[in-house]
Amino acid sequence: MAELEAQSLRRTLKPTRRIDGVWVERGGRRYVSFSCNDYLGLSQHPQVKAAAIAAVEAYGAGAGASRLVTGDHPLFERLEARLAALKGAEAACVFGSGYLANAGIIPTFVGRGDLILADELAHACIWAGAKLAGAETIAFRHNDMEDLAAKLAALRPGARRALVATDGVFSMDGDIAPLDQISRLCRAHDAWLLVDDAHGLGVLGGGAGTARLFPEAHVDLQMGTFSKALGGYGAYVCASAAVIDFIKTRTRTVIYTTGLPPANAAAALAALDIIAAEPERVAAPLAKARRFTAALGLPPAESAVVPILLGEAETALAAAADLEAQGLLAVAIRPPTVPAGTARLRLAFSAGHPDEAVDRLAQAVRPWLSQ
Ligand SMILES: Cc1ncc(COP(=O)(O)O)c(C=O)c1O
Repeated sequence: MAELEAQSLRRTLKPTRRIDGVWVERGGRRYVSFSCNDYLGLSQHPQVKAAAIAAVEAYGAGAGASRLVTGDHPLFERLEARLAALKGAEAACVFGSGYLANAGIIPTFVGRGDLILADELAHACIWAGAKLAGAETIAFRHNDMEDLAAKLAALRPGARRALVATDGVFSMDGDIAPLDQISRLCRAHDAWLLVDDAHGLGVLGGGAGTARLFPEAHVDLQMGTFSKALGGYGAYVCASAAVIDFIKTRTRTVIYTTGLPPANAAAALAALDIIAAEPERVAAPLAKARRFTAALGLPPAESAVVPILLGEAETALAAAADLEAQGLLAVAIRPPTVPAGTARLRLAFSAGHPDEAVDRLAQAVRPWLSQ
């Protein structure tokens, strides 16, 4: 711990009370938060809260057992049908969390003798799943199709099965994976494609997610979470009916873990209703992010996430402290969450951010751009 402290890499939990919308309270002070993934403000939406409360009243606080025992609430079936329809897939499987989903799905389909090629900036839980799978796991350079093509050409022939894994929207960088090109390469090399769209659902493609921007892309395993734009907790994967059957039969993070609390499923369904009914809300996070990037002359935001790269952890911490002093909460992201030398402020924009707060943030960030 002393070593980590000396490198500014010690982490501490700071109790933070989310009040309403984009406001949070920490250490007795109120802040506008640009650090929550609640892109549509749905964690606080009366309809979503009412759905969760009603489900607790009707069904209790927890699922009571694994889904394969007695924890398979009928609400999961409704939610799975809804997600499959949204994603244009035959079927879906709900999970306890995004981390559990990727940690479970990947080892279900690849193992020893197989190959996993993952974008170097893919989320930590993709790497966790790859480690558990025991397959040869190689990173390809971020969004670099030449590198992916070369690695597939060199390594695919020696592997039994192959899986390419990427985020749809990269959680710490906010950019988008070229799913059409990745999908084409996967097809050419007989590899499956897993896309983690935790940050795309509810924000891009009219709410359907990143894949909607690439109609030609074929994504075998469409994974995402309820924990960001949907404002709740839990996750899903959409795929063919046969693949989903196999997941429900074999995936350890479905079998050996308690089902998602029914209230989380009810909240996710209510959130999906709002996403379908309110296109202006869905469009707002990207519009706010672009207002911010335009104000600073940065390349236009591709998603609701905008990174301000600052280099060393100390600089990122100093920038976060400076913003905090101005009533703006923007957390410093440091290694190992991001590669060494790329510590940053990760800014997340929400439909609930008033334009005035976005403009104030831009002003506060401006002096740090030249760091
Ligand atoms: C891209 C991505 N995938 C997966 C997860 C994990 O999801 P969950 O929080 O539901 O475990 C996150 C963040 O939490 C994420 O950013």
